[in-house]
Amino acid sequence: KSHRAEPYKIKMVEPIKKLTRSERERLIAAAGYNAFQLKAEEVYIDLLTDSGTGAMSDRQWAGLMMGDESYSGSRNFYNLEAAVQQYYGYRFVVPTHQGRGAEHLISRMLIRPGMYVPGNMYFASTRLHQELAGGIFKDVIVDEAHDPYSTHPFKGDVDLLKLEKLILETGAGNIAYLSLATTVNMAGGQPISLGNLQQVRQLTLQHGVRIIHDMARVAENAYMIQQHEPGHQHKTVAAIVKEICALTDGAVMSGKKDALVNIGGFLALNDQGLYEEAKNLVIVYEGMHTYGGMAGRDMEAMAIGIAESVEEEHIAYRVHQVHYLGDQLKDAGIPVVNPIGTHGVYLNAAAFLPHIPQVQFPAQALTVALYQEGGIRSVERGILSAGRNKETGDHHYPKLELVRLAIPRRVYTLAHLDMVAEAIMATFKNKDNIRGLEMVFEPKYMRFFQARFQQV
Ligand SMILES: CC1=C(O)/C(=C\N=C(/C)C(=O)O)C(COP(=O)(O)O)=CN1
Repeated sequence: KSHRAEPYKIKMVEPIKKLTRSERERLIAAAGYNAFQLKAEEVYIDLLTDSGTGAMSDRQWAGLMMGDESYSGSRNFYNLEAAVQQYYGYRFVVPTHQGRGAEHLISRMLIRPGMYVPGNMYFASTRLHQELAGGIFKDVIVDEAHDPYSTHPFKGDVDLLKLEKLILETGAGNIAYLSLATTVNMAGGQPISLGNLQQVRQLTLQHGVRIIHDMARVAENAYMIQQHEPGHQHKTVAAIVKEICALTDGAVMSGKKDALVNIGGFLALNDQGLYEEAKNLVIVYEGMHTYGGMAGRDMEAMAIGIAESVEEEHIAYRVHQVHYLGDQLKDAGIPVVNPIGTHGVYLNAAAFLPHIPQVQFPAQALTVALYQEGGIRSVERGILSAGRNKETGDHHYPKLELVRLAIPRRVYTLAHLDMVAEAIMATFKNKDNIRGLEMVFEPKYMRFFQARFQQV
C-alpha cells in the first residue's frame, strides 16, 4: 500500500480515549441503541459523519480573527462571494447557516405542490425540503447505483432514459428542477462522470429544465473524474470543479464537507431574478443576505476552506485515506459497497448480517455492534434512514442496507483507521451473535437522528 503521509503536520491535538467494553455496552443500551444519542466523549473514533467534523487549517483559524461582525455588508461576505465566483463560477451567492438552509430556500422558490424533482438518488434533508414544498422526488440515477456489488466507476450518473421519460410524461413545466448531487451520499459516496453531466445538461437545456447542483463534495467528485474518467487526467481538480459547476444553473452547498468548515453553506445562482428573490427570502429564515445565519468569522473560514478544498495534495490524500480503509476491508473479505466511496467506506449490512431481516434494522444493529466492539461511531444508511412512504405509511424498503463509516477531513491518521479495520474484522468474526432491533420510539422527521430501539 502506498503509505502516502498526511500533507500537513499537527499543531494542536484533542485527546481521545477508549472506554471499556462493558462501559460501551451499558452506554449504547442507555442511548436506545442509537449512536446519535451518545455523547461525543463516549466515542473513541467518530465516523458518524464527515459533515462539520473536519479540522480547519492555521489559515482558517487566522481567518476567524478577521471576522467583520457588521450586521450588513460584512467584508467576509464579499470574500466568500469572491471565492464562490472564483472557484465555482456562479454569479450570485446567498449565505445560509448550512446546506439545508439553502435547500429550504430553493425548494420554496422553485417547487409548487405537485411538481416533480428528479434527482440522482435522494438525500434525507434534500428530499424532505422538496416534499415539504409539495414536490415529488423521482429517482433518475443509473440502476447500478442501487447495486452494492456493481463496480461501475461513476454510479452517480443520471439515467438519461429515466430522465427523458419523466420529462415527456409530466411535461417540463411540471418539473421544478433536476437536483444533481456531487457525489451521491446514499449510494456510497459515488461520483458522477463529466461525460454524463454534459449529456444531462444537453437534455435539460433542450426541455428548459434547470439543474440545481448539490455540491457538498464536488472536489472529491472532481478528483474521481481526474483519476478515473478518460481524458481528464491532465486537468487540475480546480479546473474540473469549475467545469462541473458551469454545467448547472445554481447550487446548494453545505460548507461542512469539502469546504472544510464546521458550520456554513450557501445558495448560489446565475439568474439575477432568482437571486433577488433569494436575497429577500433569506432574511425571513437565515438573516440578512450578507450573513445568512453565519458570523462574519465563519464566512471568512469558509472562503479560505473553499480555496484549500481544491488543492491537489489535500484532495488526493483525503480520498486516498478513505480508500486505504476500504481496501483493507475488501482484502479481508468484509462486504463493502463497491467502488469505495470518496468520503466514507460503506459496509453492506445486508450481506454482513444475512440472518437479520430488513424490518429488524440490520444496518442499525451493525452500528451498535461496531460501537460495542471498538468504540467506533458509524451511521445507518438503510431502511431507517429511508423513512416512511408518505402515501402508504409503510417503510421505504431500499435495496441498499448500509453502514457508513464517514471519514472526517484532516482529523484521523492512518493508524486510527487500522484500529477501525481491526474492530470491523473482529465484529465480522462474531457476526452470528448480533441481534436485530425493534424501534420503540419513532420521530416524525428524519427518524434516524432520534429513534430508539430495543434488541429483538
Ligand atoms: C449530499 C448532501 C449532504 O450529505 C448533506 C448533509 N449530510 C450529512 C449531514 C451527512 O452526514 O452526510 C446535505 C445537508 O447539508 P447540511 O448538513 O444541512 O449542512 C445536503 N446534501
